Amino acid sequence: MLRVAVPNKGSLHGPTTQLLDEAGYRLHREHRALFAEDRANNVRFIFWRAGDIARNVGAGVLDVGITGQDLLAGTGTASSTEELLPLGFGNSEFYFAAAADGPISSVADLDGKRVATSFPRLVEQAAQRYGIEVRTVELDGAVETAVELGLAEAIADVVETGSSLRAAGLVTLGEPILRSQAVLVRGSETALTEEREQAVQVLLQRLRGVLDARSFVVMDYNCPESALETATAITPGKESPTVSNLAEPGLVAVRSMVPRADVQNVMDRLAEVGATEILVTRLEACRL
Ligand SMILES: Nc1ncnc2c1ncn2[C@@H]1O[C@H](COP(=O)(O)OP(=O)(O)OP(=O)(O)O)[C@@H](O)[C@H]1O
Ligand SMILES: O=P(O)(O)OC[C@H]1O[C@H](OP(=O)(O)OP(=O)(O)O)[C@H](O)[C@@H]1O
Ligand SMILES: [Mg+2]
Repeated sequence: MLRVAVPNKGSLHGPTTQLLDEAGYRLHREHRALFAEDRANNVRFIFWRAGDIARNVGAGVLDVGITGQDLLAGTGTASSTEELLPLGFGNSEFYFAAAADGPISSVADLDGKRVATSFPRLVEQAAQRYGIEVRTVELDGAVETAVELGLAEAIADVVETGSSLRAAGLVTLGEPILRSQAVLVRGSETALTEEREQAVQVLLQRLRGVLDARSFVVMDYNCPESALETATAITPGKESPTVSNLAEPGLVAVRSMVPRADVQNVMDRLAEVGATEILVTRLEACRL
């Protein structure tokens, strides 16, 4: 059975279980169970902390796992771990931050100061890049409290919406140290049995399918034959748009995949070139 590590709590837990569920895996977990078997798919899920997944997939303890890119960089295991697929959730940036009304207003001002963080390695690497020296104070969480408590003059932490920073009266300094999202990873040195290798490829195909279904829609429209070339240039699709004849002479029907984020813009442009009956359909699942 393929051993797949899934974050058991934290920001990555919910989106990971949702993704695997949509990909047809059964993660049924008895109360507080740390393992779940999906016999139909030949997969054994192991519920672990995202940081432990980052630390151990490269060592071959597990076959594949889902974790954060920042955790891979922060634990120094990025080189023994191969990123198979970015997953589009757990998006965050990692920043230096200090009191909004304090004396520190740039990264250069951090020289010689204490920086509280859960990722000392990332902070030390960033300090080296900036040519400054900082002393790291390690905290597992609630890092934003460190300045008010006098533990450190600044922090370096994960920022998503920025509300934790604002609530603590802190502002970011400089550019992000790192940008991160959740990824599917495997050990880069680990050879798997043929059966497990096949299960990895199935998992990868299924996850890609779910992500594609989330990021594309199907668009159908009618357009005059004379506008077909301009219209299909607006909706080139993933491979090629389908063009069908209609009962009405001089009119054709077009079907194409369109990135979900572009839908409104594409409809505006199609309408401008004379397209009518524009319909957008969500994808339940796909293999592109
Ligand atoms: N607020 C957030 N929004 C998006 N991603 C986040 C957020 N906080 C943490 N992450 C991402 O989640 C991963 C951290 O997962 P982990 O389970 O270790 O911690 P957590 O989500 O902060 O949970 P907890 O602090 O409860 O342990 C990292 O990749 C990090 O970038
Ligand atoms: O920019 P925001 O949207 O506010 O998100 C960022 C916050 O989310 C995470 O905290 P988490 O909830 O995991 O608590 P923790 O600090 O105890 O880890 C992270 O460590 C930040 O504190
Ligand atoms: Mg956290």
